[in-house]
Amino acid sequence: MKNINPTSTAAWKKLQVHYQSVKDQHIKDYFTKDSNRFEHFSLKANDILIDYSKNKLTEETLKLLLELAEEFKLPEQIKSMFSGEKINETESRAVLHTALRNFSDQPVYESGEDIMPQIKEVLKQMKNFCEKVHNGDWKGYSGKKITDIVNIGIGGSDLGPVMVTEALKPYQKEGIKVHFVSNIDASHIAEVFKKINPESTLFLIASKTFTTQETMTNAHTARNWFLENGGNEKDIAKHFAALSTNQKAVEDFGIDPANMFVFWDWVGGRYSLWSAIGLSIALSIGYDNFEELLKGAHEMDQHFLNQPLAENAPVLLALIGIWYNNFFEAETEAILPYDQYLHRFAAYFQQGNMESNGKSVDRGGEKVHYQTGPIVWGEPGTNGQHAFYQLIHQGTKLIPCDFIAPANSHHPIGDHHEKLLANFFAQTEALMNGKTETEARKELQEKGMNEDEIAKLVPFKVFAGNNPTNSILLEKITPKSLGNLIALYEHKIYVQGVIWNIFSFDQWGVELGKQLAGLILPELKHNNPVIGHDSSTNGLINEYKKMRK
Ligand SMILES: O=P(O)(O)OC[C@H]1O[C@H](O)[C@H](O)[C@@H](O)[C@@H]1O
Repeated sequence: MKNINPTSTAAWKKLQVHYQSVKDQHIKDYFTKDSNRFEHFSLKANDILIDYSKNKLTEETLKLLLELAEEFKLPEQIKSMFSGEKINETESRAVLHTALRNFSDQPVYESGEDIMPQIKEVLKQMKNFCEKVHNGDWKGYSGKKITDIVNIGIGGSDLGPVMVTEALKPYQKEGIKVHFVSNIDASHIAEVFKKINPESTLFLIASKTFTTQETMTNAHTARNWFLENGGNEKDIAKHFAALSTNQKAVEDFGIDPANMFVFWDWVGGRYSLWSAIGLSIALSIGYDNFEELLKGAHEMDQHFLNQPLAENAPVLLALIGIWYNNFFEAETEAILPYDQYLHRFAAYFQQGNMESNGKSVDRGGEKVHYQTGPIVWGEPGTNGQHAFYQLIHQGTKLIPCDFIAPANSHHPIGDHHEKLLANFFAQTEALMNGKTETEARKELQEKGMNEDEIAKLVPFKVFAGNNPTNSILLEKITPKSLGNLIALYEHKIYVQGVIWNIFSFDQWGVELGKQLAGLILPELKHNNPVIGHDSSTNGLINEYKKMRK
Protein backbone atom coordinates (compact mmCIF):
# COMPACT_ATOMS: atom_id res chain seq x y z
CA MET A 1 0.00 0.00 0.00
CA LYS A 2 3.01 2.29 0.22
CA ASN A 3 3.36 5.36 -1.94
CA ILE A 4 -0.28 5.56 -2.88
CA ASN A 5 -0.78 9.23 -3.21
CA PRO A 6 -4.44 9.78 -2.35
CA THR A 7 -4.64 12.64 -4.81
CA SER A 8 -3.77 10.36 -7.73
CA THR A 9 -6.45 7.75 -6.99
CA ALA A 10 -9.43 7.50 -9.32
CA ALA A 11 -11.84 8.27 -6.48
CA TRP A 12 -9.98 11.45 -5.51
CA LYS A 13 -10.14 12.70 -9.08
CA LYS A 14 -13.86 11.97 -9.23
CA LEU A 15 -14.28 13.78 -5.91
CA GLN A 16 -12.53 16.84 -7.33
CA VAL A 17 -14.96 16.98 -10.24
CA HIS A 18 -17.89 16.28 -7.93
CA TYR A 19 -16.71 19.01 -5.55
CA GLN A 20 -17.05 21.59 -8.32
CA SER A 21 -20.67 20.63 -8.84
CA VAL A 22 -21.70 20.72 -5.15
CA LYS A 23 -19.45 23.28 -3.51
CA ASP A 24 -21.95 26.12 -3.80
CA GLN A 25 -24.99 24.11 -2.78
CA HIS A 26 -26.68 25.06 0.46
CA ILE A 27 -27.18 22.28 2.99
CA LYS A 28 -30.71 23.45 3.73
CA ASP A 29 -31.65 22.82 0.08
CA TYR A 30 -30.75 19.17 0.52
CA PHE A 31 -33.42 19.00 3.22
CA THR A 32 -35.98 20.57 0.91
CA LYS A 33 -35.21 17.99 -1.76
CA ASP A 34 -35.22 15.01 0.61
CA SER A 35 -37.66 15.13 3.50
CA ASN A 36 -36.12 11.94 4.90
CA ARG A 37 -32.58 13.23 4.85
CA PHE A 38 -32.20 12.56 8.56
CA GLU A 39 -33.06 8.86 8.07
CA HIS A 40 -30.73 8.67 5.08
CA PHE A 41 -27.79 10.36 6.75
CA SER A 42 -27.76 9.15 10.32
CA LEU A 43 -26.84 5.93 12.05
CA LYS A 44 -26.81 4.29 15.42
CA ALA A 45 -23.53 2.77 16.57
CA ASN A 46 -24.09 0.96 19.87
CA ASP A 47 -24.97 3.66 22.40
CA ILE A 48 -24.42 6.54 20.01
CA LEU A 49 -26.66 8.22 17.47
CA ILE A 50 -24.77 10.09 14.79
CA ASP A 51 -26.64 12.53 12.61
CA TYR A 52 -24.43 13.62 9.72
CA SER A 53 -27.24 14.99 7.59
CA LYS A 54 -26.36 18.65 8.20
CA ASN A 55 -23.27 18.35 6.02
CA LYS A 56 -22.31 19.52 2.57
CA LEU A 57 -22.76 16.09 1.11
CA THR A 58 -24.99 14.06 -1.15
CA GLU A 59 -25.41 10.33 -1.75
CA GLU A 60 -22.90 10.75 -4.57
CA THR A 61 -20.34 12.41 -2.27
CA LEU A 62 -20.60 9.53 0.15
CA LYS A 63 -20.35 6.97 -2.61
CA LEU A 64 -17.14 8.55 -3.89
CA LEU A 65 -15.65 8.91 -0.41
CA LEU A 66 -16.37 5.24 0.19
CA GLU A 67 -14.69 4.41 -3.12
CA LEU A 68 -11.67 6.31 -1.86
CA ALA A 69 -11.64 4.19 1.28
CA GLU A 70 -11.90 1.05 -0.84
CA GLU A 71 -8.96 2.14 -2.97
CA PHE A 72 -6.91 2.15 0.20
CA LYS A 73 -8.22 -1.31 1.07
CA LEU A 74 -9.49 0.13 4.33
CA PRO A 75 -11.15 -3.07 5.64
CA GLU A 76 -7.80 -4.87 5.33
CA GLN A 77 -5.96 -2.02 6.98
CA ILE A 78 -8.42 -2.08 9.88
CA LYS A 79 -7.83 -5.81 10.28
CA SER A 80 -4.09 -5.35 10.16
CA MET A 81 -4.26 -3.02 13.17
CA PHE A 82 -6.40 -5.39 15.22
CA SER A 83 -4.32 -8.41 14.28
CA GLY A 84 -1.09 -6.99 15.63
CA GLU A 85 0.80 -6.24 12.44
CA LYS A 86 3.60 -3.75 13.03
CA ILE A 87 1.72 -0.89 11.43
CA ASN A 88 3.71 1.66 13.43
CA GLU A 89 6.56 1.08 11.01
CA THR A 90 8.95 3.85 11.99
CA GLU A 91 9.09 2.45 15.52
CA SER A 92 8.62 -1.12 14.33
CA ARG A 93 5.69 -1.66 16.67
CA ALA A 94 2.21 -3.12 16.60
CA VAL A 95 -0.70 -0.88 17.59
CA LEU A 96 -2.86 -2.84 19.96
CA HIS A 97 -4.70 -0.57 22.34
CA THR A 98 -7.76 -2.49 21.14
CA ALA A 99 -6.37 -5.63 22.81
CA LEU A 100 -6.44 -3.85 26.17
CA ARG A 101 -10.23 -3.81 25.96
CA ASN A 102 -10.72 -7.10 24.19
CA PHE A 103 -13.50 -8.95 25.99
CA SER A 104 -14.12 -11.37 23.14
CA ASP A 105 -12.19 -14.31 24.60
CA GLN A 106 -10.26 -14.40 21.34
CA PRO A 107 -6.47 -14.38 21.51
CA VAL A 108 -4.53 -11.41 20.15
CA TYR A 109 -1.06 -12.13 18.83
CA GLU A 110 1.88 -9.79 18.94
CA SER A 111 5.15 -11.15 17.53
CA GLY A 112 3.62 -14.63 17.65
CA GLU A 113 2.60 -14.47 21.30
CA ASP A 114 -0.93 -14.26 22.67
CA ILE A 115 -0.86 -11.06 24.71
CA MET A 116 -4.26 -11.51 26.34
CA PRO A 117 -2.94 -13.39 29.42
CA GLN A 118 -0.55 -10.55 30.33
CA ILE A 119 -3.27 -7.95 29.77
CA LYS A 120 -5.64 -9.84 32.05
CA GLU A 121 -2.90 -10.24 34.63
CA VAL A 122 -2.39 -6.47 34.88
CA LEU A 123 -6.15 -5.88 34.99
CA LYS A 124 -6.32 -8.31 37.90
CA GLN A 125 -3.49 -6.49 39.63
CA MET A 126 -5.29 -3.17 39.10
CA LYS A 127 -8.52 -4.61 40.43
CA ASN A 128 -6.88 -5.96 43.59
CA PHE A 129 -5.06 -2.74 44.18
CA CYS A 130 -8.23 -0.66 43.76
CA GLU A 131 -10.11 -2.90 46.15
CA LYS A 132 -7.40 -2.55 48.79
CA VAL A 133 -7.30 1.20 48.46
CA HIS A 134 -11.07 1.53 48.48
CA ASN A 135 -11.75 -0.74 51.42
CA GLY A 136 -8.93 0.77 53.43
CA ASP A 137 -6.66 -2.29 53.52
CA TRP A 138 -3.99 -0.30 51.75
CA LYS A 139 -2.75 2.05 54.42
CA GLY A 140 -0.36 4.95 54.48
CA TYR A 141 2.74 4.91 56.71
CA SER A 142 0.85 6.12 59.78
CA GLY A 143 -1.97 3.64 59.32
CA LYS A 144 -4.36 6.06 57.63
CA LYS A 145 -6.60 5.17 54.70
CA ILE A 146 -5.64 6.63 51.30
CA THR A 147 -7.80 9.63 50.48
CA ASP A 148 -5.86 11.36 47.71
CA ILE A 149 -4.38 10.03 44.49
CA VAL A 150 -1.89 12.19 42.60
CA ASN A 151 -1.24 11.12 39.02
CA ILE A 152 2.06 12.53 37.81
CA GLY A 153 2.33 12.23 34.04
CA ILE A 154 2.12 14.30 30.88
CA GLY A 155 0.71 14.01 27.36
CA GLY A 156 -0.90 10.62 26.92
CA SER A 157 -0.05 9.75 30.51
CA ASP A 158 -2.18 12.64 31.72
CA LEU A 159 -4.79 13.83 29.23
CA GLY A 160 -6.76 10.56 29.01
CA PRO A 161 -7.03 10.02 32.77
CA VAL A 162 -7.88 13.70 33.30
CA MET A 163 -10.53 13.69 30.61
CA VAL A 164 -12.15 10.45 31.79
CA THR A 165 -12.09 11.19 35.52
CA GLU A 166 -13.69 14.56 34.78
CA ALA A 167 -16.25 13.03 32.40
CA LEU A 168 -17.18 10.37 34.95
CA LYS A 169 -17.15 12.50 38.07
CA PRO A 170 -20.66 11.36 39.02
CA TYR A 171 -19.17 7.86 39.47
CA GLN A 172 -16.37 9.04 41.72
CA LYS A 173 -15.84 6.89 44.80
CA GLU A 174 -16.62 8.59 48.02
CA GLY A 175 -13.57 9.44 50.10
CA ILE A 176 -11.14 9.49 47.15
CA LYS A 177 -9.92 12.63 45.45
CA VAL A 178 -7.81 12.50 42.31
CA HIS A 179 -5.28 15.19 41.39
CA PHE A 180 -3.20 15.54 38.26
CA VAL A 181 0.24 17.05 37.92
CA SER A 182 1.62 17.35 34.41
CA ASN A 183 3.38 20.66 33.87
CA ILE A 184 7.04 21.07 34.71
CA ASP A 185 6.05 24.48 36.03
CA ALA A 186 6.39 23.95 39.79
CA SER A 187 3.16 25.87 40.34
CA HIS A 188 1.25 22.82 39.21
CA ILE A 189 2.62 20.47 41.86
CA ALA A 190 2.83 23.22 44.48
CA GLU A 191 -0.92 23.78 44.23
CA VAL A 192 -1.55 20.07 44.68
CA PHE A 193 0.75 19.93 47.73
CA LYS A 194 -1.51 22.48 49.37
CA LYS A 195 -4.43 20.05 49.18
CA ILE A 196 -2.87 16.79 50.30
CA ASN A 197 -1.47 15.09 53.37
CA PRO A 198 1.53 12.76 52.90
CA GLU A 199 0.05 10.23 55.32
CA SER A 200 -2.95 9.54 53.13
CA THR A 201 -1.67 10.29 49.61
CA LEU A 202 -0.71 7.87 46.90
CA PHE A 203 1.44 9.10 44.02
CA LEU A 204 1.10 7.34 40.68
CA ILE A 205 4.09 8.02 38.46
CA ALA A 206 2.61 7.55 35.02
CA SER A 207 5.09 7.41 32.18
CA LYS A 208 5.39 4.97 29.34
CA THR A 209 9.11 5.61 28.99
CA PHE A 210 9.84 6.71 32.57
CA THR A 211 12.31 9.18 31.12
CA THR A 212 10.08 12.17 30.32
CA GLN A 213 11.70 15.24 31.84
CA GLU A 214 8.52 16.80 33.21
CA THR A 215 7.30 13.61 34.85
CA MET A 216 10.63 12.62 36.30
CA THR A 217 11.20 16.10 37.71
CA ASN A 218 7.73 16.19 39.25
CA ALA A 219 8.17 12.64 40.57
CA HIS A 220 11.42 13.56 42.34
CA THR A 221 9.83 16.69 43.75
CA ALA A 222 6.92 14.62 45.06
CA ARG A 223 9.34 12.15 46.61
CA ASN A 224 11.33 14.93 48.30
CA TRP A 225 8.13 16.55 49.55
CA PHE A 226 7.00 13.22 50.95
CA LEU A 227 10.33 12.70 52.75
CA GLU A 228 10.41 16.25 54.06
CA ASN A 229 6.86 16.07 55.37
CA GLY A 230 6.90 13.03 57.57
CA GLY A 231 7.55 10.05 55.29
CA ASN A 232 10.65 7.86 55.45
CA GLU A 233 12.52 6.01 52.68
CA LYS A 234 11.00 2.73 53.92
CA ASP A 235 7.50 4.23 53.57
CA ILE A 236 7.91 5.03 49.87
CA ALA A 237 6.47 1.63 48.90
CA LYS A 238 3.17 2.54 50.54
CA HIS A 239 2.89 5.86 48.77
CA PHE A 240 4.40 5.51 45.30
CA ALA A 241 3.34 3.31 42.42
CA ALA A 242 4.52 3.34 38.82
CA LEU A 243 2.60 2.88 35.58
CA SER A 244 5.15 2.22 32.89
CA THR A 245 6.75 -0.01 30.29
CA ASN A 246 10.25 0.60 31.68
CA GLN A 247 10.87 -1.74 34.59
CA LYS A 248 14.52 -0.83 35.07
CA ALA A 249 13.92 2.91 35.31
CA VAL A 250 11.09 2.30 37.79
CA GLU A 251 13.39 0.27 40.03
CA ASP A 252 16.16 2.86 39.70
CA PHE A 253 13.71 5.48 40.91
CA GLY A 254 13.16 3.36 44.01
CA ILE A 255 9.61 2.20 43.46
CA ASP A 256 8.88 -1.27 44.75
CA PRO A 257 8.51 -3.60 41.71
CA ALA A 258 5.37 -4.95 43.41
CA ASN A 259 3.86 -1.48 42.96
CA MET A 260 4.58 -1.38 39.26
CA PHE A 261 1.74 -1.74 36.80
CA VAL A 262 3.15 -2.56 33.41
CA PHE A 263 2.07 -1.93 29.88
CA TRP A 264 3.80 -2.49 26.59
CA ASP A 265 5.40 -0.68 23.68
CA TRP A 266 2.47 -1.59 21.40
CA VAL A 267 0.32 0.85 23.40
CA GLY A 268 0.77 4.37 22.06
CA GLY A 269 0.97 7.10 24.73
CA ARG A 270 -2.14 8.89 23.44
CA TYR A 271 -4.02 5.59 23.30
CA SER A 272 -2.96 4.41 26.73
CA LEU A 273 -5.84 5.28 29.05
CA TRP A 274 -7.05 1.69 28.58
CA SER A 275 -3.80 0.31 30.00
CA ALA A 276 -2.20 0.60 33.44
CA ILE A 277 -2.16 4.35 32.72
CA GLY A 278 -5.88 4.13 33.56
CA LEU A 279 -5.15 3.24 37.20
CA SER A 280 -6.06 6.75 38.37
CA ILE A 281 -9.39 6.29 36.55
CA ALA A 282 -10.02 2.94 38.21
CA LEU A 283 -9.11 4.37 41.60
CA SER A 284 -11.40 7.31 41.01
CA ILE A 285 -14.52 5.55 39.73
CA GLY A 286 -13.92 2.02 40.95
CA TYR A 287 -12.52 -0.93 39.01
CA ASP A 288 -15.93 -2.18 37.85
CA ASN A 289 -16.70 1.13 36.22
CA PHE A 290 -13.25 1.15 34.63
CA GLU A 291 -14.05 -2.24 33.14
CA GLU A 292 -17.36 -0.86 31.82
CA LEU A 293 -15.37 1.88 30.10
CA LEU A 294 -13.20 -0.78 28.46
CA LYS A 295 -16.27 -2.76 27.46
CA GLY A 296 -17.81 0.31 25.86
CA ALA A 297 -14.67 0.80 23.80
CA HIS A 298 -14.66 -2.88 22.88
CA GLU A 299 -18.20 -2.53 21.53
CA MET A 300 -17.06 0.27 19.25
CA ASP A 301 -14.04 -1.80 18.22
CA GLN A 302 -16.39 -4.57 17.12
CA HIS A 303 -18.51 -2.11 15.22
CA PHE A 304 -15.43 -0.68 13.50
CA LEU A 305 -14.10 -4.11 12.65
CA ASN A 306 -17.32 -5.67 11.42
CA GLN A 307 -19.64 -3.06 9.97
CA PRO A 308 -19.53 -2.42 6.24
CA LEU A 309 -17.81 0.87 5.45
CA ALA A 310 -21.06 2.62 4.52
CA GLU A 311 -22.51 1.92 7.98
CA ASN A 312 -19.33 2.26 9.94
CA ALA A 313 -19.43 5.26 12.27
CA PRO A 314 -15.69 5.99 12.63
CA VAL A 315 -15.24 5.51 8.89
CA LEU A 316 -18.05 7.91 8.02
CA LEU A 317 -16.80 10.58 10.43
CA ALA A 318 -13.30 10.20 9.01
CA LEU A 319 -14.46 10.49 5.40
CA ILE A 320 -16.58 13.55 6.14
CA GLY A 321 -13.53 15.10 7.80
CA ILE A 322 -11.44 14.39 4.70
CA TRP A 323 -14.10 15.93 2.48
CA TYR A 324 -13.79 19.24 4.33
CA ASN A 325 -10.07 19.09 4.97
CA ASN A 326 -8.97 18.24 1.46
CA PHE A 327 -11.69 19.55 -0.81
CA PHE A 328 -13.25 22.51 1.01
CA GLU A 329 -9.82 23.31 2.49
CA ALA A 330 -11.13 23.65 6.03
CA GLU A 331 -8.16 23.95 8.36
CA THR A 332 -9.77 23.22 11.68
CA GLU A 333 -12.44 21.08 13.27
CA ALA A 334 -14.29 21.92 16.46
CA ILE A 335 -15.47 19.41 19.04
CA LEU A 336 -18.27 20.96 21.09
CA PRO A 337 -19.66 18.79 23.88
CA TYR A 338 -22.89 20.00 25.46
CA ASP A 339 -21.91 18.41 28.74
CA GLN A 340 -19.83 20.16 31.36
CA TYR A 341 -18.27 16.89 32.48
CA LEU A 342 -16.80 16.48 28.98
CA HIS A 343 -14.90 19.73 29.30
CA ARG A 344 -11.53 18.08 28.56
CA PHE A 345 -12.80 15.95 25.67
CA ALA A 346 -11.64 18.35 22.95
CA ALA A 347 -8.25 18.80 24.64
CA TYR A 348 -7.86 15.04 24.78
CA PHE A 349 -8.57 14.60 21.08
CA GLN A 350 -6.44 17.58 20.26
CA GLN A 351 -3.49 15.41 21.25
CA GLY A 352 -5.11 12.30 19.80
CA ASN A 353 -5.55 13.90 16.41
CA MET A 354 -2.76 16.38 16.12
CA GLU A 355 0.00 14.13 17.43
CA SER A 356 -1.26 11.25 15.29
CA ASN A 357 -1.97 12.94 12.00
CA GLY A 358 0.16 16.08 12.16
CA LYS A 359 2.53 14.62 9.57
CA SER A 360 3.90 15.84 6.25
CA VAL A 361 5.80 12.78 5.06
CA ASP A 362 3.91 9.83 3.63
CA ARG A 363 4.40 6.15 4.39
CA GLY A 364 6.95 5.88 1.61
CA GLY A 365 9.05 8.69 3.12
CA GLU A 366 8.00 11.26 0.50
CA LYS A 367 6.87 14.78 1.29
CA VAL A 368 3.10 15.07 0.90
CA HIS A 369 1.57 17.72 -1.33
CA TYR A 370 -1.89 17.63 0.18
CA GLN A 371 -3.32 18.53 3.55
CA THR A 372 -3.16 16.01 6.40
CA GLY A 373 -4.46 16.32 9.97
CA PRO A 374 -6.63 19.31 10.86
CA ILE A 375 -6.26 21.61 13.84
CA VAL A 376 -8.62 20.26 16.48
CA TRP A 377 -10.05 22.46 19.18
CA GLY A 378 -13.20 23.05 21.18
CA GLU A 379 -14.87 23.86 24.46
CA PRO A 380 -18.15 22.81 25.97
CA GLY A 381 -21.44 24.40 25.02
CA THR A 382 -23.02 26.64 25.98
CA ASN A 383 -19.86 28.45 27.15
CA GLY A 384 -18.42 28.40 23.64
CA GLN A 385 -21.52 30.12 22.32
CA HIS A 386 -20.62 33.20 24.34
CA ALA A 387 -17.00 33.10 23.29
CA PHE A 388 -16.06 31.92 19.81
CA TYR A 389 -19.27 30.87 18.02
CA GLN A 390 -19.47 34.35 16.47
CA LEU A 391 -16.61 33.39 14.18
CA ILE A 392 -18.21 30.07 13.28
CA HIS A 393 -21.49 31.80 12.40
CA GLN A 394 -20.26 34.91 10.65
CA GLY A 395 -16.48 34.69 10.19
CA THR A 396 -14.68 33.93 6.94
CA LYS A 397 -13.54 30.42 7.83
CA LEU A 398 -15.29 27.14 7.33
CA ILE A 399 -15.27 25.22 10.61
CA PRO A 400 -16.96 21.82 10.59
CA CYS A 401 -18.22 21.12 14.10
CA ASP A 402 -19.12 18.03 16.07
CA PHE A 403 -21.88 18.68 18.57
CA ILE A 404 -22.05 16.05 21.31
CA ALA A 405 -24.78 15.79 23.94
CA PRO A 406 -26.31 13.31 26.37
CA ALA A 407 -30.12 13.06 26.39
CA ASN A 408 -30.05 12.74 30.18
CA SER A 409 -28.15 14.74 32.70
CA HIS A 410 -26.64 13.37 35.89
CA HIS A 411 -28.24 16.37 37.56
CA PRO A 412 -31.86 16.77 36.54
CA ILE A 413 -32.23 20.08 38.31
CA GLY A 414 -35.08 22.30 37.14
CA ASP A 415 -35.07 22.69 33.37
CA HIS A 416 -31.29 23.15 33.03
CA HIS A 417 -30.91 20.17 30.77
CA GLU A 418 -33.77 21.10 28.47
CA LYS A 419 -32.29 24.54 28.13
CA LEU A 420 -28.87 23.06 27.42
CA LEU A 421 -30.29 20.77 24.77
CA ALA A 422 -32.44 23.51 23.28
CA ASN A 423 -29.16 25.34 22.62
CA PHE A 424 -27.58 22.17 21.22
CA PHE A 425 -30.39 21.72 18.69
CA ALA A 426 -30.77 25.41 17.93
CA GLN A 427 -27.10 25.91 17.15
CA THR A 428 -26.79 23.21 14.51
CA GLU A 429 -30.04 24.40 12.97
CA ALA A 430 -28.88 28.01 12.92
CA LEU A 431 -25.43 27.12 11.63
CA MET A 432 -27.09 25.39 8.73
CA ASN A 433 -29.96 27.74 7.98
CA GLY A 434 -28.35 31.06 8.74
CA LYS A 435 -30.57 34.10 8.34
CA THR A 436 -31.57 35.58 4.99
CA GLU A 437 -31.85 39.28 4.29
CA THR A 438 -35.63 39.02 4.21
CA GLU A 439 -35.68 37.34 7.60
CA ALA A 440 -33.28 39.91 9.05
CA ARG A 441 -35.40 42.75 7.66
CA LYS A 442 -38.59 41.31 9.04
CA GLU A 443 -37.00 40.97 12.48
CA LEU A 444 -35.93 44.60 12.48
CA GLN A 445 -39.32 45.78 11.24
CA GLU A 446 -40.96 43.93 14.07
CA LYS A 447 -38.73 45.88 16.44
CA GLY A 448 -40.26 49.05 15.00
CA MET A 449 -37.18 50.35 13.18
CA ASN A 450 -37.51 52.71 10.28
CA GLU A 451 -36.25 51.90 6.78
CA ASP A 452 -32.99 53.87 7.13
CA GLU A 453 -32.07 52.13 10.34
CA ILE A 454 -32.98 48.76 8.83
CA ALA A 455 -30.89 49.33 5.71
CA LYS A 456 -27.87 50.19 7.87
CA LEU A 457 -28.18 47.17 10.13
CA VAL A 458 -29.30 44.45 7.75
CA PRO A 459 -25.85 43.50 6.36
CA PHE A 460 -24.64 42.76 9.87
CA LYS A 461 -27.73 40.74 10.74
CA VAL A 462 -27.47 38.35 7.80
CA PHE A 463 -25.99 34.89 8.39
CA ALA A 464 -24.97 32.91 5.33
CA GLY A 465 -25.50 29.63 7.18
CA ASN A 466 -24.37 26.50 5.33
CA ASN A 467 -22.01 25.63 8.18
CA PRO A 468 -21.65 21.87 8.49
CA THR A 469 -22.17 19.95 11.71
CA ASN A 470 -22.37 16.39 12.98
CA SER A 471 -24.69 15.83 15.93
CA ILE A 472 -23.75 13.04 18.29
CA LEU A 473 -26.40 12.08 20.80
CA LEU A 474 -25.97 9.62 23.68
CA GLU A 475 -28.52 8.50 26.21
CA LYS A 476 -26.29 9.46 29.12
CA ILE A 477 -22.57 9.78 29.79
CA THR A 478 -21.83 6.51 31.53
CA PRO A 479 -18.56 4.58 31.68
CA LYS A 480 -19.79 2.37 28.86
CA SER A 481 -21.10 5.09 26.56
CA LEU A 482 -17.97 7.14 27.15
CA GLY A 483 -15.88 4.11 26.14
CA ASN A 484 -17.95 3.95 22.96
CA LEU A 485 -17.44 7.62 22.25
CA ILE A 486 -13.68 7.67 22.82
CA ALA A 487 -13.11 4.62 20.63
CA LEU A 488 -15.24 6.23 17.91
CA TYR A 489 -12.92 9.22 17.75
CA GLU A 490 -9.79 7.08 18.07
CA HIS A 491 -10.70 5.01 15.05
CA LYS A 492 -11.61 8.07 13.02
CA ILE A 493 -7.97 9.15 13.40
CA TYR A 494 -6.64 5.86 12.08
CA VAL A 495 -8.95 5.85 9.05
CA GLN A 496 -7.80 9.34 8.11
CA GLY A 497 -4.16 8.33 8.52
CA VAL A 498 -4.72 5.40 6.15
CA ILE A 499 -6.20 7.63 3.46
CA TRP A 500 -3.62 10.39 3.86
CA ASN A 501 -1.06 7.59 3.60
CA ILE A 502 0.74 8.72 6.74
CA PHE A 503 1.80 6.89 9.87
CA SER A 504 -0.56 7.82 12.70
CA PHE A 505 1.20 6.14 15.59
CA ASP A 506 4.60 7.78 15.83
CA GLN A 507 5.40 11.33 16.97
CA TRP A 508 8.90 12.28 15.89
CA GLY A 509 8.00 15.95 15.89
CA VAL A 510 7.67 15.99 19.67
CA GLU A 511 11.25 14.77 20.06
CA LEU A 512 12.79 17.97 18.68
CA GLY A 513 11.50 20.15 21.50
CA LYS A 514 12.80 17.66 24.06
CA GLN A 515 16.30 17.70 22.53
CA LEU A 516 16.51 21.47 22.25
CA ALA A 517 15.43 22.11 25.83
CA GLY A 518 18.05 19.57 26.91
CA LEU A 519 20.76 21.60 25.17
CA ILE A 520 19.73 24.93 26.67
CA LEU A 521 19.24 23.78 30.27
CA PRO A 522 22.99 23.62 31.12
CA GLU A 523 23.39 27.15 29.72
CA LEU A 524 20.87 28.42 32.25
CA LYS A 525 22.82 26.97 35.14
CA HIS A 526 25.49 29.70 35.03
CA ASN A 527 25.40 33.47 34.66
CA ASN A 528 27.78 33.93 31.72
CA PRO A 529 26.24 35.30 28.56
CA VAL A 530 25.48 32.77 25.83
CA ILE A 531 26.57 33.31 22.23
CA GLY A 532 25.92 30.03 20.48
CA HIS A 533 22.38 30.64 19.19
CA ASP A 534 20.72 33.07 16.82
CA SER A 535 20.60 36.66 18.09
CA SER A 536 16.99 36.34 19.24
CA THR A 537 17.59 33.24 21.33
CA ASN A 538 20.91 34.60 22.68
CA GLY A 539 19.23 37.92 23.46
CA LEU A 540 16.30 36.32 25.24
CA ILE A 541 18.47 34.00 27.33
CA ASN A 542 20.84 36.81 28.30
CA GLU A 543 17.99 39.17 29.23
CA TYR A 544 16.42 36.38 31.28
CA LYS A 545 19.71 35.96 33.14
CA LYS A 546 19.68 39.66 33.97
CA MET A 547 16.07 39.54 35.14
CA ARG A 548 16.27 36.44 37.30
CA LYS A 549 17.06 36.83 40.93
O1 LIG B 1 4.34 8.49 29.01
P1 LIG B 1 5.60 9.19 28.70
O2 LIG B 1 6.66 8.25 28.17
O3 LIG B 1 6.10 9.98 29.86
O4 LIG B 1 5.31 10.19 27.54
C1 LIG B 1 4.48 11.29 27.65
C2 LIG B 1 4.27 11.95 26.32
O5 LIG B 1 5.55 12.23 25.78
C3 LIG B 1 5.61 12.79 24.48
O6 LIG B 1 5.10 14.09 24.50
C4 LIG B 1 4.83 11.98 23.50
O7 LIG B 1 4.77 12.65 22.29
C5 LIG B 1 3.43 11.70 24.00
O8 LIG B 1 2.76 10.85 23.10
C6 LIG B 1 3.51 11.04 25.35
O9 LIG B 1 2.23 10.75 25.79
